[in-house]
Amino acid sequence: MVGKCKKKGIMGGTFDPIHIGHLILGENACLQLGLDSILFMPSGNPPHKPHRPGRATTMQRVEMVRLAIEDNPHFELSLAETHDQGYTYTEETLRRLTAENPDTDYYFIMGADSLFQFEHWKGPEEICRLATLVVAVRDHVSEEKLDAQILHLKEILGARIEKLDTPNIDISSETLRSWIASGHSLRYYVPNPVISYIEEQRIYSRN
Ligand SMILES: Nc1ncnc2c1ncn2[C@@H]1O[C@H](COP(=O)(O)OP(=O)(O)OP(=O)(O)O)[C@@H](O)[C@H]1O
Ligand SMILES: O=C(O)c1ccc[n+]([C@@H]2O[C@H](COP(=O)([O-])O)[C@@H](O)[C@H]2O)c1
Repeated sequence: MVGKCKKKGIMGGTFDPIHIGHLILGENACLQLGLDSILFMPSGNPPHKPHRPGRATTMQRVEMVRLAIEDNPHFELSLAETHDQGYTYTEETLRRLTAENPDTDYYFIMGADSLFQFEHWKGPEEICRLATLVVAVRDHVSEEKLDAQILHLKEILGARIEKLDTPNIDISSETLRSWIASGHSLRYYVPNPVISYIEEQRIYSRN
């Protein structure tokens, strides 16, 4: 058996737009689990968010991610799911990545809201075979409720799950989109180069 020598995190998301919740989650996973790097992986066409009128294009979401992570040497942009044809499924992405990189252990990072939906994803057992799940608190879910969900997924799927020690960060892309539309500042919630890009490209504004 080949000994695995690299540990990579995958921070998948729609990133419409990327914000400090995503970046702090990636940084904490990297530090707390001793990962070599984190792949920020924008979903080209998320199966559960098929219609997104008035949102950023895939190209704009990719550019916002690139600008947001460029000053962090542990963060990398991954275009593994960036295509507009067909849906993107984590199971298929992980199958591809693990086949191409047999020396790497993958850690799929998510907020608690995603962990509560995880059973309904495509091929959750296979995802759990191919990667360790990494979860952080979100929406002030209680420790008891989160621990119960972790135990449940371990029992029914044989999941390996690591819980991060992170503060609840009360921000979402949805809130930011509504702020942009109403002229509310994004300062400190989104890196400055991303704010400038959103302004230049007039993404999410009503006029
Ligand atoms: N503030 C946050 N704290 C913890 N996890 C987060 C936070 N924001 C996003 N995440 C996690 O990052 C991943 C990608 O999230 P996504 O790009 O959909 O952002 P979002 O803010 O949830 O978007 P939207 O508001 O449009 O649904 C998901 O697993 C989500 O749980
Ligand atoms: O593969 C699936 O069935 C699936 C269902 C829901 C979400 N995901 C992945 O979970 C990550 C976070 O998704 P989202 O919608 O919260 O941005 C992103 O990488 C998605 O591709 C994957």
